[in-house]
Amino acid sequence: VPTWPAASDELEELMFLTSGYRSRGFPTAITPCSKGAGTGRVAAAEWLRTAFHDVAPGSIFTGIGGLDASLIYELSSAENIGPAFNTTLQTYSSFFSSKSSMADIIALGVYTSVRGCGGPVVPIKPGRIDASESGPSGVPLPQNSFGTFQNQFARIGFNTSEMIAVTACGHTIGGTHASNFPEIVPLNTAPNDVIDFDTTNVTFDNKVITEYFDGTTKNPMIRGPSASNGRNSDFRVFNGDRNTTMTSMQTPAAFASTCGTVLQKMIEVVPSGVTLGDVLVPYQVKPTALSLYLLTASNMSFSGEIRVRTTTLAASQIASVQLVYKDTTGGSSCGSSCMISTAYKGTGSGFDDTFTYYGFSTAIPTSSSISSFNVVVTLVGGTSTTYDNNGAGFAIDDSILIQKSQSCSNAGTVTITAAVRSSVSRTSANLALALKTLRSGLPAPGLSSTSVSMTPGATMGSWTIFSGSYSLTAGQNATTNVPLPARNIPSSEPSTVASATAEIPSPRVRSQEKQIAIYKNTGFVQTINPNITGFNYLGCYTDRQDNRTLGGTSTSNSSLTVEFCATFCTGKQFFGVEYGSECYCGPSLNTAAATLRPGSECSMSCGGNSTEYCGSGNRMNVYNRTTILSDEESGPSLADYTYQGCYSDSTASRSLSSKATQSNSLTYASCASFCAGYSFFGVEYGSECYCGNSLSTASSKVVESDCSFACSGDASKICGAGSRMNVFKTSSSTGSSTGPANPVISGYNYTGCYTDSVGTRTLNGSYLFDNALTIQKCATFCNGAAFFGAEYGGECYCGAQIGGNGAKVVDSDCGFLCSGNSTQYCGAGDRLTVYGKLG
Ligand code: HEM
Repeated sequence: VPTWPAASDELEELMFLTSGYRSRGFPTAITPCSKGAGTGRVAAAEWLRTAFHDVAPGSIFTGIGGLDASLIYELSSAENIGPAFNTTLQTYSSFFSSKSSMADIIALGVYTSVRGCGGPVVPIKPGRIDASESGPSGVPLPQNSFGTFQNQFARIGFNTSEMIAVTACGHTIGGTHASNFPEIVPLNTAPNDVIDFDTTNVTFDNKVITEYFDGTTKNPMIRGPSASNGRNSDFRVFNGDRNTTMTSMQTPAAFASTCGTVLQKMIEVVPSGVTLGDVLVPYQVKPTALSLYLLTASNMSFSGEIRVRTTTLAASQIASVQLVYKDTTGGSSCGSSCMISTAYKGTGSGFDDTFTYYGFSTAIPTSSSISSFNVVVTLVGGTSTTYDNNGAGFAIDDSILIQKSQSCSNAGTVTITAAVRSSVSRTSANLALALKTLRSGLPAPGLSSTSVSMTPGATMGSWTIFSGSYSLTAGQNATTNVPLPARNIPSSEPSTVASATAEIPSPRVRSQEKQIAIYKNTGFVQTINPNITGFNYLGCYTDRQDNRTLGGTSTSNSSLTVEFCATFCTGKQFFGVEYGSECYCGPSLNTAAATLRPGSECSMSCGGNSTEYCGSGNRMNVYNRTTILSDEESGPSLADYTYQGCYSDSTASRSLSSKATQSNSLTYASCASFCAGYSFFGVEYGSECYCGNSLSTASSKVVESDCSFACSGDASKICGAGSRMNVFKTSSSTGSSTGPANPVISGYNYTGCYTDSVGTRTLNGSYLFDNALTIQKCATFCNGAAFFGAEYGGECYCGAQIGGNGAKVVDSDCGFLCSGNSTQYCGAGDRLTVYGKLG
């Protein structure tokens, strides 16, 4: 529990007081999570992306950059395209003051946007310092190569797995906007010109991963035009370690905990020289709105509120909250009047906490005055707890008092009247002002400070009254002036502070306790997951007997060791040890079987070495090679076929377009038999099978490691990936010529394959959806229309002309078979097989 006051007190309030009484309203612009500054915009996503763009160009090697708000000066850079950053920084500006840096607020924006959209707590350590100029450039761009991404993330201290995780965690809310990235989302092709990363774009959840694995993803940086123009960065990143990281964080719990960790790491990348404090936690008891000033020479007013954290302790259980204070010398000369009682004021809350406020207002004789107080909370049952601020008491400095009723900010002039103890100074005092000044062309104001000498006046008892004024110049805002910290001014208090010359007490900083762990050598040898040269230990994964996590060769050996299994799996990407005696190899982790579990579930020691872990029942310790094998022994091969390689594919233009199917038990052989009669077959996304007599010219051969998904029916083999296909060609025949066709319909000619779009239909007359569609059926339904066309296997459209944005494309684009007749073509996604009336 922190000691009050702390330099982070303002940030603590912005973080934990988000609604109800004394809410600071920081999340207003992102509540609810779907809120945005315009159609198709999600402010919470913009906040999260803003933090990434501020951090990304930083370097832990040079110590320059990181989360330092240098983004304020970098908005004209092409790396920071779009209005999101400007809007976000402007929103943050009203919370910015000398009491919390913009950089801390950007970090807080990560906590608030993630938690506000239902994600995990991202812990916040305060203490970032704002840059005063732009920093280096180097935000990852979608067209960068995988190797470049690795370098860019290594620069901020992220390894490959952390890079994959943090990108998945970022890309679970929001989406890609056509106005910013038209090569990824072409203009006028998506509702509101945005395509979301997953189906729950305003929920911070694991859908970005589950949809990636089950093939339903619409993420435009995985599928769509980006797959052909190299901007499918999410695909390259997610798949960069053969899906190991994506697999390990696919459950809701693993996603939340991994994201909490990597996002915390992201916001803790700071320039060298910046030391962050401890993770912010709410005070159990915190004084608020304290005010102490002279009423007369003999009496002073003391008022304020005590905030009690009532998250676990209900307010109804509290009978009373009292202050017990000490006099100016630290003694108890005030006697029984040292006790101040309070009354309920209101209740506020944060995402995970509630707070109840108790107010007081009393008069104290100046003769005894006050130096500190403790807070006593008494429960309904009679037990009471004293909160003494970690032994320090809540310290009040009575040497400088702001005379409330004679201090104001009016018509651009700040006037402060302060009572300064005559023992401190009778002749001079300075008014220290922190000013927030607008800066033209920049989204956030700057801070400056000024000092005004105050005029001494009358004395009141032991105090001398000083007064000073400052007139704000253009661009400076009276209501947004901010204080320098002083002892008697809790940092969340009035917007101006007087200070006696040469006596500006610095803010108290919590002592940083270091914990020293002491290990005793007891002679006990611990069981471990050993380091195996050339491998990384991945973790404890579930396994299934009917569908193995590692589906390649395996062996069982009662004297198994981890080293033995590593050698046994030579030439394989992964190996895993299970049940003390079983060893499995594989080219990839089978996502249908593998889920990361706590290490404690892999608790059996190896038959051949009791100091090593070897999984347990249906639990496997999995190891991955530090390098990706490009040409595995278990690589694609099938009798009578010649393996062609890993090829790119896209939904818009299929590499093999004659016939397709999807199966949860896909193997090379099952796809080959489905494609019997065709020259080529290709397996994709673990469970998709495509056939054709030629490979589309839009498809190109890519690096073998791009194909990385285990086949749904044989986890020992690779079956493509998102937009990636392992292609095979028959070695025996040249394929049959009796594939599907565009049938002859009397009175009509086959006109061609045309583009279509949901918003603007190429044939805009009546339409029919039929899961047993044939070309004849569509012709009959359109009942003599000038044109009819079939799309997506089961959709039929009629029209008087070819309109909308319909453009003729290659016939092979219309590769879907009709839902009611697999020898006929019925368009494809956004592709229409069109027939026109004769004559
Ligand atoms: C290889 C790394 C990355 C690349 C190439 C990349 C690229 C992109 C691109 C092109 C967009 C679309 C922006 C728009 O159209 O407005 C985007 C959006 C987004 N990115 Fe990333 N990003 C990467 C990593 C990250 C990381 C690490 C985070 C945060 C943890 C993140 C958070 C976001 C968010 C929240 C959005 C949605 C913004 C919105 O809806 O307005 N990105 N990213």
